[in-house]
Amino acid sequence: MRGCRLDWRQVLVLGLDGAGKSSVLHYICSQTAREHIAPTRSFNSAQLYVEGLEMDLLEVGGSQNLRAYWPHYLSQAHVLVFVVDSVDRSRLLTARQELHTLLAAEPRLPLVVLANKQVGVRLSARLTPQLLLGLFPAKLSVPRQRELFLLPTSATWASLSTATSVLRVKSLLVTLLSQP
Ligand SMILES: Nc1nc2c(ncn2[C@@H]2O[C@H](COP(=O)(O)OP(=O)(O)OP(=O)(O)O)[C@@H](O)[C@H]2O)c(=O)[nH]1
Ligand SMILES: [Mg+2]
Repeated sequence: MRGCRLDWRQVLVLGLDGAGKSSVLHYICSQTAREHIAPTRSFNSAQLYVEGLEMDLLEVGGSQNLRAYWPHYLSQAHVLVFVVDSVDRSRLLTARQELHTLLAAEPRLPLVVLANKQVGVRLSARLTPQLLLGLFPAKLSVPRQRELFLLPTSATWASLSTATSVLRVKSLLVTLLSQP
């Protein structure tokens, strides 16, 4: 039975439609970029076996009709990965609202925000702090008990920076999930 396995961990991957959840998941699991990927109509799950952990990465699609289901998956998750399209400023407010609804429901769940669709180091240096402020303005601060990480990623370019960014996500997940 799944729930009895000590080394089983679930990573819940959420974010607005088109943010890049499936692309990041694909890269983490296969170490290859995939340029064309279909929108997730319901779920998308992948398993990773790393350092004695069985990691279940579960994406729930981000289109508006699926977002109502997101909160149902929080209680069994060990980490929430929230993917944001860093260049889509027009939907940052929507992403923030959806994220904070989730955070209010689970105040202690560790959170990894992926600032996705980054292109190169210079851009990420400029975009990432802006994104952080956009998602967590002063009036919506993060509770002290929550672990929060923000990582820049790109998932569709077969480049060293893409591979490195995704590898960092994988290592962080392993570190977080290895904690007792
Ligand atoms: N330029 C660029 N495009 C990306 C990146 N990641 C994803 N994309 C593109 O963005 C589009 C959406 O990517 P998906 O991975 O399907 O997004 P998703 O979050 O899974 O979307 P839903 O399944 O609809 O919720 C695709 O055309 C991807 O090729 C990235 O890092 N850079
Ligand atoms: Mg998807």
